[in-house]
Amino acid sequence: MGSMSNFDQQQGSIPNSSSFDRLLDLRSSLSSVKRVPSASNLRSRSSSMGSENGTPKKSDPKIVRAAAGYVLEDVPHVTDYIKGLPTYPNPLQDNPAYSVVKQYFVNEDDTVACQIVVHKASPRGTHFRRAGPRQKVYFESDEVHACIVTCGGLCPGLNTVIREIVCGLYHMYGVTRILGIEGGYKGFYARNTIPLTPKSVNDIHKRGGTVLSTSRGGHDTSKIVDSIQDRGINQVYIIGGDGTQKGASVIFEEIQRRGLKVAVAGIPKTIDNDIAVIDKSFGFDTAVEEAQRAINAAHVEAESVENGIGVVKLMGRYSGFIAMYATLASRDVDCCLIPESPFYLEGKGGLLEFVEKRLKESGHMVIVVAEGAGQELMAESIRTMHNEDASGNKLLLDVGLWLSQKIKEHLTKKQKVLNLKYIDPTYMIRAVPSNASDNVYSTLLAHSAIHGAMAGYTGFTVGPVNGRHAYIPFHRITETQNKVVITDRMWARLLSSTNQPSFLSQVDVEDAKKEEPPAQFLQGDDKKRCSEESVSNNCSKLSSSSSQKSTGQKSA
Ligand SMILES: Nc1ncnc2c1ncn2[C@@H]1O[C@H](COP(=O)(O)OP(=O)(O)OP(=O)(O)O)[C@@H](O)[C@H]1O
Ligand SMILES: O=P(O)(O)OC[C@H]1O[C@](O)(CO)[C@@H](O)[C@@H]1O
Ligand SMILES: [Mg+2]
Repeated sequence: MGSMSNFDQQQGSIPNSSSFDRLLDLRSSLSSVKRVPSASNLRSRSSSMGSENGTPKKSDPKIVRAAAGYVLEDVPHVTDYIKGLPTYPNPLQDNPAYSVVKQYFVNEDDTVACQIVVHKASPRGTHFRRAGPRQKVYFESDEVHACIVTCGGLCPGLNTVIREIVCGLYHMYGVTRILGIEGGYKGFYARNTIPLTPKSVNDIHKRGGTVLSTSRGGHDTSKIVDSIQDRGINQVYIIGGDGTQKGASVIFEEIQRRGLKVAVAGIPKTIDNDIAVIDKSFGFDTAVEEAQRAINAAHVEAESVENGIGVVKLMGRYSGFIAMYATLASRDVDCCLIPESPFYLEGKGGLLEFVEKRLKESGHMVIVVAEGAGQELMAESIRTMHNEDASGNKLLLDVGLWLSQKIKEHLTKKQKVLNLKYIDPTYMIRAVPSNASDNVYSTLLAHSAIHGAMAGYTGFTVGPVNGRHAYIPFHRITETQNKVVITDRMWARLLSSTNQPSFLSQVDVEDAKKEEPPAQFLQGDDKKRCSEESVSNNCSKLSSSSSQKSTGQKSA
């Protein structure tokens, strides 16, 4: 096994040095020499990393390789593009609450493995930098001017993350200047800002929504970075889903291009749980729990009448995690439909045949459908306009209504008695405050983000990977989406619990298998195919698959 001190840097924006440790030493030694001008003074300074025409140039991934197939996909650091920054002792060392912890600061070399199911001969594989407080920080407490913004749809826990960023910065690092940006990205240049203090955010975690309000669309990179620069903000905390993280990534690129000492930290948010790499997103557990109430109601209604059918539509634009977990948790669901698993209505093995069969067997049934399911099927029968929201997300047709209508038509044709109740709790499950476990999880996310920014890391999203919080480069989060893998065990568990047909043809199964992580990853005996390259390239797909296995089962 290779050790971290034997790193070879192969590409990326790390300055030439043969050892990662030496790079860290270099950072510290440079730090005592020169102090850089403040962010506002750097306004017109052009960085060597920027392109000549002023368009943000995407920085290369920071990849560090070591023995036995060890790969570190590192996150950027402000010292990558500003040399000679001073460091300061972490104020936490004098904090009575934290100073008693035996090893409170994480080791600089600590990393978190992306894949933890391995074989004897498996390469060590891809890792991310472990999140947590560092012995040295790159910001003095009174130098920090932080801001927080929430973007995209609502999600339980948003207020908890806001609260914990404010309280964490204040109580752990003595930071007092924290601004809330109102109304999402466009708030940077078109709305007011709100000063945030531990007092003003004290109770907000008990409320749903976001006290900063949110929006879709309106991402104008240069206006946003102008606003950051003009206000002298040097830590930007961005809470949002996949679209938001893409926006955060281009903000980081532009900040780097302008050579600003500004840390950009993303906190992943989505109740759909569709963010790749991380174990699960905050608010997801709360959403699943809340969905139980709708499913219970549908079940009570359905079982109380002759041929009762309850149809419940849940959120999940591209990923059916909420529907899948709510179904598995409830045990009252007879059929769960998700975007990842195509289904059909008519004929042998179709949904309508199954509905008839289940009504005959039990006299009632409950169908849970994720909002993104059956969209192609519906488009075949309804003439539709292709509409998008302000962020460019596809606007969906109401599959719950459509399905209810199709079932009614079918059973009426067969002159069957039918009592169908359609329940659409979609916005109710995301507007509630977060439950206890999401509250704790949100707190850890906020703290990890703060520690990372204070330590000078930037251009990262924070989140648990196999249970340990890590700093993940933006591109890892944005290049792919987490989806239910229908050839995986969790979906099989669901099919066996509902006893519904899989609706899949042989061709569908073959197609789904093509989406699966490549088998060679776990076949340790073929060293060539298990190259570091393939490990690194396949990490996000594998994580998507392994994360959905672990989602809802692991705590942060
Ligand atoms: N590719 C992109 N580049 C820059 N900004 C983007 C990009 N995609 C989305 N954004 C911006 O990110 C913000 C949020 O995006 P979006 O509405 O897609 O929600 P989201 O963050 O994906 O959250 P969710 O889908 O979970 O509600 C919007 O202001 C949008 O303009
Ligand atoms: O109506 P809005 O605010 O666009 O949000 C709806 C979308 O937001 C999500 O909840 C993701 O945040 C999706 O499941 C859903 O399609
Ligand atoms: Mg999204």
